[in-house]
Amino acid sequence: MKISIAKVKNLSHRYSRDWAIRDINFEVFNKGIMGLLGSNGAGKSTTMNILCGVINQTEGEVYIDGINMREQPVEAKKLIGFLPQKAPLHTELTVDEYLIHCAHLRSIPSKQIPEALEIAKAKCGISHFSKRVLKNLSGGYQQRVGLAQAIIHNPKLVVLDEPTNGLDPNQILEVRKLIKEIAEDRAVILSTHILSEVQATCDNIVMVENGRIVFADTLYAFNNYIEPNTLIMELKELPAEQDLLKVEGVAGVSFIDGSRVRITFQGKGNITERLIKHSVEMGWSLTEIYFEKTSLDGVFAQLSGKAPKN
Ligand SMILES: Nc1ncnc2c1ncn2[C@@H]1O[C@H](COP(=O)(O)OP(=O)(O)OP(=O)(O)O)[C@@H](O)[C@H]1O
Repeated sequence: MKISIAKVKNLSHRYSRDWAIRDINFEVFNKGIMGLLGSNGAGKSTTMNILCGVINQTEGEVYIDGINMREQPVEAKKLIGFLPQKAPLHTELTVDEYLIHCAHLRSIPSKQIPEALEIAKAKCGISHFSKRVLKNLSGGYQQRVGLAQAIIHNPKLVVLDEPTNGLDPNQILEVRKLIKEIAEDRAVILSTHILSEVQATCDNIVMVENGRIVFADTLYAFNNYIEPNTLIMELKELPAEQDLLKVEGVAGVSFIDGSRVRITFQGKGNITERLIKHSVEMGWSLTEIYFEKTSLDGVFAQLSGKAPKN
């Protein structure tokens, strides 16, 4: 059953004169990963910081499991685990010392700390590093410790700001896998400007640009947001450009190699049907025809208003 864990209503914030975010609305449910996507300066950190009660918004409301963050910040914050862009690690401490310190900060009763510690360490795959000093851990393992501190109090919502920033490719894969595991039994909000991160981890996307939401839906919808306007035909023998241009809707032709041609078309209609019919009539021996999907980068560029004008 879908249970609402976080609700952001008409959220706006200005630091001094200019609005950093304006009229942001979204809802997060009890399981899975919501990606907060946007380019640098779009307003992601501002939104996350308000959501976690780090700063107070200028306008609007945040509810965590029905609790108003502005009115009952202590109660609301108990339900959230937060890993900011720069993990708040005390690098002179061992993993155990640091996590015990975090458990105290989270007001976990002393008797329950050993169990909470073991669960968080096991989940994050760091049990074997309990006595290791944090500064002697790799970036990937330091980030695991950062994740362990975010879940030590078993929060309903975990908020992660650019969690794979600065990690090497292998560490990125491992941390993403871990985030997915964490999201199996709680809600995760992950902020990023990296499209592949969203593609690899998120179920839903809220995209902000210039402080406003420009897209909010599933990853599937995001990938299919823009209708294709190109298709590829594969033929045994390539026809002449002018013969292809005769087909209604064909706006451009570019040959890829000895057997493939990219067709740019206008209007929706049944362009493939027309091209297939024409191929049969002309005896072109068409072997394959398929639409080209707009790449995720293309969707991102269009949504953030940076698409090159044709
Ligand atoms: N403390 C601050 N004082 C004044 N302006 C700020 C402050 N923090 C952020 N801003 C401005 O608010 C806007 C949104 O910034 P924010 O950090 O929320 O974006 P972001 O999407 O998280 O970007 P990044 O990925 O670079 O952190 C930007 O124009 C930024 O310059």
